[in-house]
Amino acid sequence: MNFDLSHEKLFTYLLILCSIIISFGGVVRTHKTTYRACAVGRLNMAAAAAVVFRRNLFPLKLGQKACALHSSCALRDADPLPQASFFPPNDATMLPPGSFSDKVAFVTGGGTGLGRAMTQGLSQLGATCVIASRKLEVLQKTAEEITAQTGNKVFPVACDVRDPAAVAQCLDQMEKLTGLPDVVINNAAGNFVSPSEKLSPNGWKTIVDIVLNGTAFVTLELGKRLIRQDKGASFLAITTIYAESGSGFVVPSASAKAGVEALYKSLAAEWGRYGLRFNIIQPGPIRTKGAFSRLDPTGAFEKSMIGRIPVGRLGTPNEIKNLALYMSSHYATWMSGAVVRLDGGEYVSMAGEFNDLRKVSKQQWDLIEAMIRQTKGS
Ligand SMILES: CC/C=C\C/C=C\C/C=C\C/C=C\C=C\C(=O)SCCNC(=O)CCNC(=O)[C@H](O)C(C)(C)COP(=O)(O)OP(=O)(O)OC[C@H]1O[C@@H](n2cnc3c(N)ncnc32)[C@H](O)[C@@H]1OP(=O)(O)O
Ligand SMILES: NC(=O)C1=CN([C@@H]2O[C@H](COP(=O)(O)OP(=O)(O)OC[C@H]3O[C@@H](n4cnc5c(N)ncnc54)[C@H](OP(=O)(O)O)[C@@H]3O)[C@@H](O)[C@H]2O)C=CC1
Repeated sequence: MNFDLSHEKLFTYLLILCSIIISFGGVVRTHKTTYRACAVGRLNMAAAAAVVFRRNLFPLKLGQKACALHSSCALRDADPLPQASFFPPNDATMLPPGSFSDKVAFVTGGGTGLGRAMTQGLSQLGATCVIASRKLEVLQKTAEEITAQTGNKVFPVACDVRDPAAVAQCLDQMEKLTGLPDVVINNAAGNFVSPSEKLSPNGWKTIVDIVLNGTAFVTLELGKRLIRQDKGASFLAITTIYAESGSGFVVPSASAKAGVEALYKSLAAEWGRYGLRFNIIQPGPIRTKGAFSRLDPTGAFEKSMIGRIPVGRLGTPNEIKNLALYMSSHYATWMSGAVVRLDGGEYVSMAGEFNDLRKVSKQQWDLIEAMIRQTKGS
């Protein structure tokens, strides 16, 4: 019998064995790295399997703790590249104090992640905010925390944007609380990575309903009400860099975000006459629990993702906040139909045919140049 067991395979089998032991609550030492089970019960096995998966793709640094897939563990934090020290994020709020005094802002998905950061910024600059999503408790907590910080009211309203009747009810509630908004940020979204051959019709529909239909229901209903009251407003949609290129493995999201961009560019053209502006931000990767738990649950891809970002690091929610505040403010009244990419250069870095030549060393370049110079004729 031929046992073709390379070191790599042996190591993998050893790790699988370790993961089984871990799943029964044990502690295992391999290569000086201590893996403790992140959880009890069934999650243990999943977490340990994720560690094995990740380790085989991108080896963990010695001593690094593994805690994939468990909510009590902090999200992994892959190191930025050296050049990131040239480009530190500036999280301070950029616009002058009072930039949104007497303004009302409506933010979907405002309880978490980027939506929360944008709401915090609007509130800090004087806006009264209404945040809407499905989970009222999450919204309430965020609203309380932000109001305590800024002294300005943040109203939580439960709303599933997939349901047009719920959207209308939510806007009725907002009208009673604050009146119609001056600033609208369509930020709510759903997403998960999946090979397209595994997508069910309902999987497809769920994402398209949240992202495209949800944005359309909110935007059209609010637009009609604003037009009736002859009130101007700024609309902003948060899409993604792959809305432009498309992307495998997130096909419903790519399709729906592209639809949102078409919707916003179209309405920018049609509804300017009513005092309504429509703009789009395409963020690159920013570590939020909502995104990373569904797009890179094992943590296997974060390092390679950072590797292709010329600025050498992920973005921060506050960087999106500052751009969103500017685009929604009275400093940007000439901006409509704009699509602004904020991604540390990731999009162009992935697009350029020759960009992988960044990996070529100085000595290799000398060799390559010599070879090219030696070539005569064609
Ligand atoms: C190489 C890349 C490396 C790293 C990437 C890392 C970082 C990010 C980089 C860039 C990010 C760019 C863009 C990001 C865009 C985003 O939108 S991120 C925000 C993500 N946030 C959320 O999704 C929050 C809200 N999400 C949810 O509530 C759920 O995840 C939801 C599934 C979207 C909706 O929940 P709901 O309860 O309504 O739905 P379910 O009943 O659970 O499911 C509905 C149908 O979908 C099927 N489904 C669900 N999950 C999966 C899955 N993982 N794979 C396949 N199918 C799935 C489910 O089975 C249901 O279908 P049915 O069984 O046929 O009924
Ligand atoms: N983080 C990233 O790297 C990137 C994010 N983006 C975009 O940024 C935006 C924010 O994402 P991020 O903060 O990372 O992720 P989050 O998961 O934190 O944000 C998504 C929000 O949408 C809300 N939501 C989901 N489904 C519905 C629904 N049916 N009705 C109402 N609200 C809903 C969620 O609240 P609840 O569960 O209470 O409903 C949640 O607050 C999204 O549009 C996303 O596509 C784009 C590119 C990169």
